[in-house]
Amino acid sequence: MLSIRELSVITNKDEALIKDVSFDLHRKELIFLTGKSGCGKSTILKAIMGSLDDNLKVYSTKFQVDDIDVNKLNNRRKRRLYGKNIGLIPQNPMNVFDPRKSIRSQILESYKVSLDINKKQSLILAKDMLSSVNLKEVNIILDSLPHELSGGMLQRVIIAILIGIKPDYILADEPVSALDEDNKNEIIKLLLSLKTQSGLLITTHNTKFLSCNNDKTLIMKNGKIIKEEKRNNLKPVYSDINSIDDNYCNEGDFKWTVYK
Ligand SMILES: Nc1ncnc2c1ncn2[C@@H]1O[C@H](COP(=O)(O)OP(=O)(O)OP(=O)(O)O)[C@@H](O)[C@H]1O
Repeated sequence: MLSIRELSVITNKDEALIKDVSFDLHRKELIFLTGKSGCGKSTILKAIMGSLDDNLKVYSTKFQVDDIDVNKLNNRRKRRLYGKNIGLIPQNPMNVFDPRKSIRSQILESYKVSLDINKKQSLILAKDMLSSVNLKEVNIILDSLPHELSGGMLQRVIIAILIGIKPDYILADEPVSALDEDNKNEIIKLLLSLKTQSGLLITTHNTKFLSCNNDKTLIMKNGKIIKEEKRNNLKPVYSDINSIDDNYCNEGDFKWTVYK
């Protein structure tokens, strides 16, 4: 279980972007983290991944991944944790690739850090995994530089890497928001299939995600989790959660369907 307690993120001007956020993510569980733009979803994911901007400080009373107390790890062990135990699917896949290196070298490097297999085995695994996410002409993809592939293809490459590594927990930050409609549907399907191997925490405004059968939805406002819905009994009537009435979260008994 990935367990977070009282997570706060504070700016160097003493402004709290995240306030006392707590949740658990179990293996093979699917959680959506949603709320208006700017409420702090990405900041929570960055805090977990240790990739916050330099002007931000993070505090938590507990950050545990199974039996590992992450707050006590040194940097080397943290790097391994992020390759092997926790994976990230970013909003903009271009940001995670080195623009100067081929897709082949970057996939092989990821497998080297996280898996105890040699280069030949890594290449076989890479080809298998790229095929499994419906990428054709695998050899051409492997020889490509990141900018030669579309956003949808790069997002598939990241998913292929993660299916190969099988991290116990995967965080995805608005993973389809930068994609066109055709790619969105295909990537949503692939992402949801990751639930058979990993715990998944997905931040999203996307109603296609929100209407699928997840285990829990965490709803945020102003840096706090204000509502937790078990299973998905939310029936979204919005194309975008940003259109929700500003007062909704002041009501004690929040019902998604009330708002339109
Ligand atoms: N380094 C930073 N310094 C100061 N404020 C920041 C910093 N990074 C983010 N913020 C602010 O923190 C708040 C939360 O931002 P965040 O990107 O986490 O929101 P979000 O819910 O993910 O939004 P979106 O849905 O648009 O991606 C915003 O008001 C943002 O301007």
